[in-house]
Amino acid sequence: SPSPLNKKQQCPNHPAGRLETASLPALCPLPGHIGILPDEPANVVSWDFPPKCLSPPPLTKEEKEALAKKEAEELKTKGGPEYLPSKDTSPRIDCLFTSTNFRNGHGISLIAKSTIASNLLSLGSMQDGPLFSVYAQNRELKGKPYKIAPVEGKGLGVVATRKIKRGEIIMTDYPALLIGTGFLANTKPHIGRRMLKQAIKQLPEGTRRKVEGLQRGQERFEVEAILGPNSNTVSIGEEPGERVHVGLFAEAARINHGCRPNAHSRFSERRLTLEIMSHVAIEPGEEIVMSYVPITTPRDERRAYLKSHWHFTCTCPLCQGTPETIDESELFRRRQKDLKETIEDARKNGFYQDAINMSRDWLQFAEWDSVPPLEAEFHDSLADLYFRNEDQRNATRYARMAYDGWVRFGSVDDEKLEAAREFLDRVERVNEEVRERTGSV
Ligand SMILES: C[S@@+](CC[C@H](N)C(=O)[O-])C[C@H]1O[C@@H](n2cnc3c(N)ncnc32)[C@H](O)[C@@H]1O
Repeated sequence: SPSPLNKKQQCPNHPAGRLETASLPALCPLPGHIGILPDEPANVVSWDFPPKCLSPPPLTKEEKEALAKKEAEELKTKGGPEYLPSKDTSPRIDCLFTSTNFRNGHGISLIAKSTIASNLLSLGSMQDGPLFSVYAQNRELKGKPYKIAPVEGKGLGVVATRKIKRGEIIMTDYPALLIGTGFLANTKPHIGRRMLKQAIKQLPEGTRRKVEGLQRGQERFEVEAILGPNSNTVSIGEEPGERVHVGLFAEAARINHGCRPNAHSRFSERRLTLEIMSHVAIEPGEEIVMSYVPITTPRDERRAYLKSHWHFTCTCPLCQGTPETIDESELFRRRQKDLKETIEDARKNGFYQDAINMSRDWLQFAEWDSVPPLEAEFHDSLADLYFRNEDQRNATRYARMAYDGWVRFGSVDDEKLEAAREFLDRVERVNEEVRERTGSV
């Protein structure tokens, strides 16, 4: 088949392509990535089981009478043999949808309001996205940098098999199950369980086995034993009250908690992908851990939360560290928390230089505590502060670093990259105006 990079479809000069990717005829590889471009048509993703919906609650006598009246009324005005009056009086119907071809056969089962299901399709979140194949193939060539193996005191865990650089994407995972919290809250447990079991049953075999393999406890109901200790919450959809969903990511679910994490996750709503990235360099043989609790939560609170919500006593190296190590980390985190709040206040009140100085202090504490942020995110925020402070030189410098950082990061979701590109364009436009005004070169 013809290469998508024929003469007419040359990639623009910019290494990452212009950002209006939708209008690009073909995909341009990002620098540093082996550019194997997909030349087959995009994977067409759809829901491929008839949706199973919960029957709405039976109508009350009054509702039935009102409906009969309305139908009689409608028949009178619009009547005719083909006319079928609308019977849609139900307040909420959750349906089960499954797509077995989602992400090259990974599959997904969704239990949610049907509007969510149609929006996911129409917004293109189910499709692989322009960067998916390039990154997926690059990752395949490089191989996974981890294995799933037993870890003392924690069951299974994820262990690095090679050196992982800071800011590398270690794992990409997709939801095997996505369940609206509205469904979980409003459905009788036995009906909910039946629907969840069906959702798992409809998944492609490989993913179904992975999901079933997550059950460790002896709980009476297997779906609870699978979902309870293994799911995350993610936000999808437009309706404010319906955005929170429970997502089960069967590979990422093997990542244990660490109070001093070396990795964190980022969920892309528009690509329905969870990316796990390192924020420090990781050595082969080291366990990959994420914090299940916001990082600045004080130690006692953190341990109590893990006990009450996750039902385990944390055995991570920090929890087993010396009193001095523990005290030092507590101090660093308290300082980070205070600084973050003060930086936000300073930014809101226009004290940009103070916010810049404090951001640097904050970074220092985060680094001392071995939990530094993703570089590109930090550079984004500094670029914004310098720009507001009308320091064009530093704004340009950090905006470029942020943009380069997002390119290197190589997310399947180019939203941050687009934002960084737009910001850099804005900063450079101002530079241009200044040059024109002052006549400098
Ligand atoms: C999301 S799962 C992680 C994978 C799990 N270890 C396995 O074997 O599939 C969460 C469960 O792992 C165990 N776990 C995770 N982090 C732990 C830690 N820091 N200390 C002790 N147990 C931990 C707990 O049993 C927890 O409920």
